[in-house]
Amino acid sequence: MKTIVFVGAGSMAKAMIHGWMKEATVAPEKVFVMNKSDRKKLTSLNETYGVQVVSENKDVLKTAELIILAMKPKDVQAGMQAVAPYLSKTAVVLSILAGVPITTIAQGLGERPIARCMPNTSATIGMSASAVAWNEMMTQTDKEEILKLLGTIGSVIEVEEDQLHVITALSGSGPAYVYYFVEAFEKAAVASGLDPHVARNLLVQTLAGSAEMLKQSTDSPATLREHVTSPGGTTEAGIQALQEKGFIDMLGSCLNEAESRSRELGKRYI
Ligand SMILES: NC(=O)C1=CN([C@@H]2O[C@H](COP(=O)(O)OP(=O)(O)OC[C@H]3O[C@@H](n4cnc5c(N)ncnc54)[C@H](OP(=O)(O)O)[C@@H]3O)[C@@H](O)[C@H]2O)C=CC1
Ligand SMILES: O=C(O)[C@@H]1CCC=N1
Repeated sequence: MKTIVFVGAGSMAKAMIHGWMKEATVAPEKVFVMNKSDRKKLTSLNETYGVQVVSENKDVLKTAELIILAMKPKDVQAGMQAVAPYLSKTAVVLSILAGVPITTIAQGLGERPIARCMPNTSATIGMSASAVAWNEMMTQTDKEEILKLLGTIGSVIEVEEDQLHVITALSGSGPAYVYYFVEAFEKAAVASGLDPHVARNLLVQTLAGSAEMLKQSTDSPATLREHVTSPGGTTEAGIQALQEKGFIDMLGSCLNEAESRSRELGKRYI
């Protein structure tokens, strides 16, 4: 089992640690966390999951086998500077940063095996949709180990690095769009007289049921939609309203803007 150091101990680090500890994928004494200044966050991770705090054992940076970069893209240079002098030549790096290319990480931490991954916050419950790309220095054994780690927090696919920009827009940010969709429908349902809890429960079960139908059925999303849509019925009226408001274009813009931001972030913090 590798010694893992998280550089950055925010929501994503917590989601991944939570997922791993729930599945007993890694031993807590093999996981170390560090951040910039928020000591409370580190103490809370230590108390909740039993993971270790780097500042109490700085030597761990010299022996760490897997370094996970989990700070915001704007902090990538400072974060890398904080660990670069200590890392062994054989340490492997896994970055979860939006936009930041593998070449930027190699410049900061030296040429070494580097993986760039895009998970999402559903890692907390083992339901992340993750994608990962590698540089050429990554061995098959290292790839398998990282795929196993990512596999215990959800699904994982291997992709070309450039695809991670649109994947970040789609499934990295994706949970936020779904939550926004629920917020909007809940607000409208409450305005139409439904109790907020009733509206929320109906929406969540509808989302879960539809997601499961999409997973289990061999029908396309369009066919499944048509099965719900009776001619002259309620669904037709609802979909027509969405079409009149430019629903398809809106979601297209959402994806394009988020993908462009990912590409921008990559250039901004070189
Ligand atoms: N949130 C999400 O849904 C997803 C996020 N990501 C990516 O994950 C990364 C982390 O996001 P998220 O967890 O939301 O961010 P958070 O803001 O929750 O956490 C960022 C962490 O980085 C730490 N940090 C800042 N500067 C440094 C530094 N110089 N050295 C060490 N640690 C530092 C912060 O420490 P302190 O608190 O002390 O300032 C904090 O612990 C981002 O790059 C994002 O693109 C990827 C997929 C999904
Ligand atoms: O909003 C962001 O930039 C990060 C990346 C994907 C999800 N959250």
